[in-house]
Amino acid sequence: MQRIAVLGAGSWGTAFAKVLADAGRDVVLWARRPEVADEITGQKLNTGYLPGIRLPETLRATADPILALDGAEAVVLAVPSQTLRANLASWRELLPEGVTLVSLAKGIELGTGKRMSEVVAEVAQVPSEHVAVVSGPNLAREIAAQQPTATVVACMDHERAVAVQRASANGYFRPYTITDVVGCELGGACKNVIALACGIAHGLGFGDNTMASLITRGLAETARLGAALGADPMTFAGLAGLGDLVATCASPLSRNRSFGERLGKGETLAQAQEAAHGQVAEGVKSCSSIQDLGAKHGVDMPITDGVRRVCHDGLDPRAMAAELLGRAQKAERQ
Ligand SMILES: NC(=O)C1=CN([C@@H]2O[C@H](COP(=O)(O)OP(=O)(O)OC[C@H]3O[C@@H](n4cnc5c(N)ncnc54)[C@H](O)[C@@H]3O)[C@@H](O)[C@H]2O)C=CC1
Ligand SMILES: O=C(CO)COP(=O)(O)O
Repeated sequence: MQRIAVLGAGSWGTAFAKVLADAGRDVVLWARRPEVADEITGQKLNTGYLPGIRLPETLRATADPILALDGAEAVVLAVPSQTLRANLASWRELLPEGVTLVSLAKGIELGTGKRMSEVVAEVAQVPSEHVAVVSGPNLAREIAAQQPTATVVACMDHERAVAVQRASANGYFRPYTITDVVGCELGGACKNVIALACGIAHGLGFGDNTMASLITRGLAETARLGAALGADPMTFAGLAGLGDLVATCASPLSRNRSFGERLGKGETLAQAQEAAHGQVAEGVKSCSSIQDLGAKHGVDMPITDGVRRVCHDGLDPRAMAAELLGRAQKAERQ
């Protein structure tokens, strides 16, 4: 796996393209806007998404998907969850035969309740075994600054997971493999919602006990959903579960946490959206699709429900806190 296309030149697409290029791969990055592609190829910068980061000399970018996909042995999908279906549909005819499709997106599709690998297999019309997922504590800016991190490459076909692992491993990026795609994707999608809750709590002025309680009970409701959908429970103790949850809930670099903080301080959804400058905070939409998925499978997800109501039903963040604490008392493992 030498020639790789990365489709999406936002923060994570650009940082992951850098990871692959630093690992010695021949990478072409697709950017929606030609001026972003020109800046990456010409100046080795993507100032809109990764200010101050110098990109590898070998990294090329284009706004033409035909050029990005030509000869690719793996195709990395780095666009937001809710646009992935439409983006991929426009690229489907260009995908090389038998290629491994790698999803970086952390969300659940609105309306269908599908995980991103399900959307990818459906739209690209390929077997699930051709779709891999990369998930873990991977804040793009830290990785772009070459700070050490680990991640998980999930694929039902172990050989394909190993190929992506080998293609991306470098001196600051350590990928592990796993076959539990369901658990990895749920971990990645649900932690964004829990990070919104932690941000809301921080915005309300609450400290570390509240954060730790939300992280732990957030993991409990994620694991309950995972059990209902057939995930391996141990995945939630790993990098794509607890690892990503802790990084996202604790970091001021997280868009989801920052978005929640604004809501907790009393900003409206529209104000918080404006402050995000077009960058995606996936949990804002996925709180609804995850809540629906939980309801469909009879899974109680009180934190997710609270976040959804603060984001979309105008629930006062203080009332969310009061409601969570006022729930019926129960045993921890119930
Ligand atoms: N930024 C991070 O630290 C990490 C992000 N992720 C996930 O990776 C996925 C992509 O995230 P980022 O690159 O951070 O997002 P971003 O908001 O920084 O960039 C999104 C990219 O998708 C492109 N795009 C293509 N079609 C689009 C459309 N129709 N609407 C909006 N944007 C469109 C945008 O032009 C932009 O280049 C998300 O699911 C995110 O949760 C996962 C791990 C780390
Ligand atoms: O997924 C991430 C870290 O692993 C990035 O989180 P945010 O999208 O909240 O910035």
